[in-house]
Amino acid sequence: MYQLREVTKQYRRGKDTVRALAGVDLDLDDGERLVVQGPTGGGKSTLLQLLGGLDRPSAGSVSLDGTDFARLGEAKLTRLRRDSIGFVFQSFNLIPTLTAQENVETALVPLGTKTAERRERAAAALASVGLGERGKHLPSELSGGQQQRVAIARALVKAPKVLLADEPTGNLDETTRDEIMDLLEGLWAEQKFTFVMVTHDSALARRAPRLITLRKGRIADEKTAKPV
Ligand SMILES: Nc1ncnc2c1ncn2[C@@H]1O[C@H](COP(=O)(O)OP(=O)(O)OP(=O)(O)O)[C@@H](O)[C@H]1O
Repeated sequence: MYQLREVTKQYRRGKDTVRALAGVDLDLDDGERLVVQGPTGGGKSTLLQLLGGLDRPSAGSVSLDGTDFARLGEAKLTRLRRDSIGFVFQSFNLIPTLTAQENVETALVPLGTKTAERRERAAAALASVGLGERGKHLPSELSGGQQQRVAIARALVKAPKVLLADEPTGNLDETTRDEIMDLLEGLWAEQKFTFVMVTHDSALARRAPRLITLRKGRIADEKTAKPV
């Protein structure tokens, strides 16, 4: 589980200091699904970066399963990220010169997975996002929704403990958005990773079992859906 205590993040911008997070406390159980919403500049992406160990807090602590990220050196934090955390971004971030299959395989290269197993697992991951027949296509030959599916397969092929998604449907039309959300929710229900998603979209926020609103770097509101 994640435990965040009094997490503060400040950035220097010229002579000024910007407080992106101003004392965030958050407990997140394994397998939970949390949506983070809030106005622009509220600190959503910063929170996601800290959860992913892409950045460190200025004060306070972020720990995953009792391991405080601050106690890990750069190499250990990189390893934790590589093994346990998958990322999906608004802009897909696929490598344009690699096929869908090769893009997914790139997530397994740093784990030292052998070539044959890499092929097999990447093909299975592509099939799980409905792109079993598209492995040989380049990103430019795929629609936006299909490209995001490849990115989701790449994030999940290593079976991470955590999936972090920053506006994953931000570049997609409404129908494709709903398809991608259905897919993500289905994969979450099946694979039981901890899932944190940032969104501006109130339609998506309404679907969340747990929702926090970040405003001026603080949790301004929190809602948990009642079990049906
Ligand atoms: N690398 C950085 N350097 C300086 N300031 C930063 C940096 N990253 C974020 N900030 C500032 O921190 C604040 C919070 O930014 P953050 O991106 O976390 O907000 P957000 O809620 O994700 O916004 P958006 O919805 O627009 O993506 C903003 O004022 C932003 O300008």
